[in-house]
Amino acid sequence: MSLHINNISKSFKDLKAVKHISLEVKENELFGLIGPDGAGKTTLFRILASLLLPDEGSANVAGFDVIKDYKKLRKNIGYMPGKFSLYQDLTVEENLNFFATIFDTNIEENYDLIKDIYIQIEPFKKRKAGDLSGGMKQKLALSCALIHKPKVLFLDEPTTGVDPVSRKEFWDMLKKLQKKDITIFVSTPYMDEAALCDRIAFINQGEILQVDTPSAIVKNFAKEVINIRTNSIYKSLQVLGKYQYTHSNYPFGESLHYMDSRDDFDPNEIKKHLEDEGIEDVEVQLITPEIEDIFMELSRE
Ligand SMILES: Nc1ncnc2c1ncn2[C@@H]1O[C@H](COP(=O)(O)OP(=O)(O)OP(=O)(O)O)[C@@H](O)[C@H]1O
Repeated sequence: MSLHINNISKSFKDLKAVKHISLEVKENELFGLIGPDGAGKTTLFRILASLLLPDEGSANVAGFDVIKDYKKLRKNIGYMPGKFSLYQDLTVEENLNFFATIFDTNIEENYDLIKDIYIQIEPFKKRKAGDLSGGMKQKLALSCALIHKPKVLFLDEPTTGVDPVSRKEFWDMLKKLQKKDITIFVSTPYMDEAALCDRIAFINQGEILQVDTPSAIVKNFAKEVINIRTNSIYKSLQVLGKYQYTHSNYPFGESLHYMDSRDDFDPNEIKKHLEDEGIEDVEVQLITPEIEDIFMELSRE
């Protein structure tokens, strides 16, 4: 195992940010921690990177205890915090050299590992980090987190605030890195990124709700999800909010998603009910649930 987390909890005064979390991450796995703002992702990352002490529990990363072996641990992990962590006044090249020096290495020694990523920002190597675009900053931060060839890479919300094209490129880079013998533990609030991970853990209000492969999570989800398109989403939400068989309903893109409280039901009944209430152009369709539907359902319990 590359990461072994056993019953970790952390409170800030009365607020329990992380509650009894236990998780295992295998070697060379691309593991995603998926949850909304305030779920406890950063707190867990900081504990695993030995930057914050847990109130209880233990964790071992790449064979090192996060408390007892923190010095060795830090040499063997890469950590890219959610907030931009580079020196804005240093150039791209200076930032990378700085991180290499801290870890007693140099850019040449591990260039192979960062080549594919660094090559994209190398033309701007004399530019100050503060003047880079969001996507470029992210590539520089990743290069800096990798420069000492860590065994485990922690990426805390690396794609938050990054445009969709750069987000896609970033995940492609992670897939390539994974093949170079690195375990990747990445967090994201974007549910669509869950499908790109080997396994995921849903986290909400400091608790892990479910851990599995994205496909198994979808396959094992017991409820049926109906996608509803109408010319009045808002009114439909209100009508279904009062409907006796509604289990849940919420806006989803330009449609709304509905789950019924019965085990067996005909989606056309929902269409008829909406039409009886004066809503026009109703289309209902049974769909494969999205990761977000499952997260919403698990968060209700
Ligand atoms: N140093 C701190 N002092 C007090 N409360 C904190 C501290 N750090 C985090 N919290 C609180 O702990 C909870 C979990 O925060 P955390 O940053 O771990 O969540 P997150 O999932 O990373 O979300 P975000 O994307 O908003 O950072 C939040 O309610 C946050 O306000």
